[in-house]
Amino acid sequence: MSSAPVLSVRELVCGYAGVPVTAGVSFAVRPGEAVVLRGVNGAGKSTVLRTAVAQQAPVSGNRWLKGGPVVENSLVYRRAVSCLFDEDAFLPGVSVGHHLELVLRGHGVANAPEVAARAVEEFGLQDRVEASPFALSSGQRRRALLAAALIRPFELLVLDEPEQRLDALMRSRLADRLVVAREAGAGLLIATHDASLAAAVGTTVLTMDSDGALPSVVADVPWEGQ
Ligand SMILES: Nc1ncnc2c1ncn2[C@@H]1O[C@H](COP(=O)(O)OP(=O)(O)OP(=O)(O)O)[C@@H](O)[C@H]1O
Repeated sequence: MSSAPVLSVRELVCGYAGVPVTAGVSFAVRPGEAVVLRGVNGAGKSTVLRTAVAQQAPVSGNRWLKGGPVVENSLVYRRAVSCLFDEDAFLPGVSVGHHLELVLRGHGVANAPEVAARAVEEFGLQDRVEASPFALSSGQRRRALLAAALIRPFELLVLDEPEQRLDALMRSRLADRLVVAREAGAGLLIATHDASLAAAVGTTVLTMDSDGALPSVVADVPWEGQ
């Protein structure tokens, strides 16, 4: 029997100020699965991701985190969900290395300095560890954000176009790292334009398709997230 989803959405209509930009979207992300959303610019991938994890209100429909409601500031959410969207999220006045350490300490990870140092190396930031994130190149900043999202504990990892601004080597390392996270039992929900990343990481690849109406995807979804 397959395990219960960590996240599921059913007939989720996503939009802005009550105006839909998608039709009803349904899918489930189970532990050890990577659901990849694909689709043309403007198809609604980012909107679906944000709505699924309660960073934006749905026009209608349902979403469940570990079988319960998705409440962004709840303890269960903060413990389970690691997200990276297309935005910078750094504390002002904190170096790259300390930012990673603080993320780890905030999530109760033992040996934060050692774990942060390993991530700095893995994400190729050794030369910039003492720098302010705001003094990095855009690709380096993206590496630091990905490192922060990946080193903290999570049951669900949500990434919006994680390949953005990364060079070829880093894209390949990222794909490897995502496979490791998936194989360790996390659920992954990723929007991407990178076909290689989708093929390497995805266990389910869904394409937002309009068919003349608003774009949507409908995949196997258990009722009430169970
Ligand atoms: N803040 C907003 N207010 C109103 N409409 C928006 C807003 N943000 C996005 N949209 C619209 O919602 C639709 C879906 O946008 P979204 O960013 O989700 O698409 P996407 O598939 O992620 O695109 P891309 O591949 O370009 O990142 C688009 O038509 C877009 O113009």
